[in-house]
Amino acid sequence: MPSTTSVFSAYTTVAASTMLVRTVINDVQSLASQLIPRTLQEKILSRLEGLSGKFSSQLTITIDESSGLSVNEIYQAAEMYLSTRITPSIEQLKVSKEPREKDVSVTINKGQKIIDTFEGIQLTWEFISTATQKTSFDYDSGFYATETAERQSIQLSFHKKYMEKVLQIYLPYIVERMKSIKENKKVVKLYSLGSYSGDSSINLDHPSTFETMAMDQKLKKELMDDLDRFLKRRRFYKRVGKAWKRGYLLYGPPGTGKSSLIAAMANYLKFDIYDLELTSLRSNSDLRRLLVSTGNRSILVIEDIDCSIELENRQSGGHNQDESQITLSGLLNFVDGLWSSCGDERIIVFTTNYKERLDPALLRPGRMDMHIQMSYLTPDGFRILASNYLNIKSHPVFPEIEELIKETEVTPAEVAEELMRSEEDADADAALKGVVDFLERKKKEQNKCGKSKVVEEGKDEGNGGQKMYEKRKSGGKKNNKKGGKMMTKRGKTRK
Ligand SMILES: Nc1ncnc2c1ncn2[C@@H]1O[C@H](COP(=O)(O)OP(=O)(O)OP(=O)(O)O)[C@@H](O)[C@H]1O
Ligand SMILES: [Mg+2]
Repeated sequence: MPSTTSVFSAYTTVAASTMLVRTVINDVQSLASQLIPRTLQEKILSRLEGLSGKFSSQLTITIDESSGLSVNEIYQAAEMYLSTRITPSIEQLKVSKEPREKDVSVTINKGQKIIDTFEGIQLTWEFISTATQKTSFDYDSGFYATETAERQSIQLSFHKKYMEKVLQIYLPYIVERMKSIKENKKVVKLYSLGSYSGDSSINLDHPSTFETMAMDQKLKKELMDDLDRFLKRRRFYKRVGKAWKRGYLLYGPPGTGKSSLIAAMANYLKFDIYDLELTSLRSNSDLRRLLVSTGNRSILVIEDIDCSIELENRQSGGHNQDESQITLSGLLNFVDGLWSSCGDERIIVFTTNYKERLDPALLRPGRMDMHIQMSYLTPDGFRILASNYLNIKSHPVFPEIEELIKETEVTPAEVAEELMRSEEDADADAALKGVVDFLERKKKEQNKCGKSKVVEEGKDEGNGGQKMYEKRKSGGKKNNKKGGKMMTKRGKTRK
């Protein structure tokens, strides 16, 4: 029986080429498995493996799933990148889906290889899974327990001469790709911030996008440009030492799409929404706790700001006016202060039905960067709704409807509801007939009350809606609110 050292030295002298060493490894493996204790076997094999590396032109990088306690970003990036590189030659895939994600994630199973080419370099990726033994102390039983864990890693092999290029260009490129894939996959979340709501969030399934918003086209474009500019100006804000934030005030009658516009903004930017319920808060410390818990790249929304402050004043009733009360200026100062000290990419949106009731502090130049007026439905707006709900761009009855819209105060929410009502039979003719009937009824009612529409066409920003609304505002804020509202202040979805 040959001794292990003689087997080893005999073979090393012969091992002149990689091919040969590979064969040798196999031979030794089978021979050794019969003759030599396991630990020794491993030592010999690893020496031989090292020897084979000397002759190989390939370099292999191992990317472990985690590095110490933290996750290895390159592993995540590689996993995500490779899921976009799946070819028909792959035989085993793994799929998973997190509850909050929109799509399933597909990854390659262990042992599978993917060949990628990058700037003329051929790269081979392989998923590896190794079982490792981990011993830990179990406090319940008082014993040490050994468990087997799977350690996941990915190996990347390529020609040695490309090492620098792979490390400095290819891998950073993959990390960048992961970031953009993540951005696309991101589900916008809606958090309700109030004293009775915890940290819970729901996915913002609000379908509203800029495309589906029936609003003045010029205003829409201005707002989108403003948001784009905001995103691009990170360096500028840093340089001038300004907090990177933007404030918008949305105002207009109920049902004109203020909340929908916030959802459209969130979907456009992929920012989460924090819906702050001011009236449920009792003190500034409540407010501080909530604001501090909000994340970056988010929109903080305070709906019906006029009502929140009104209610608070009523509750305080003259006494109890201590510093724990929330006041508008307190809120604004705090928001300003908080934003200056921490947080990036923050947007704040206030909404109101009554702009003229707002505290001048809020309207002060520089506080809200843009005032956006949402108005009653216009003929242009109607065409967007018809395209959203009926998927049609024109119809013989459009001119009649458009004439009626010019003469009637009607909100996008009301017409949207009419269009939805007839949706079941999916018959555009019937749906549009319903809209005509509705508009005629509405017009008649308004004529009876002496509220015929003052046509203010040609006004750039659709001011007509606001003017007319102000004439009848004594009717109470929510009295003319119609159904079809989708985002409530508690973040629930209702029709
Ligand atoms: N401008 C619009 N474009 C498209 N759809 C709209 C528009 N306005 C309203 N809608 C439809 O009507 C529903 C209710 O509108 P929304 O809740 O956005 O109005 P609002 O202005 O926020 O009202 P409120 O002042 O009562 O909060 C929306 O979910 C949407 O379906
Ligand atoms: Mg609203």
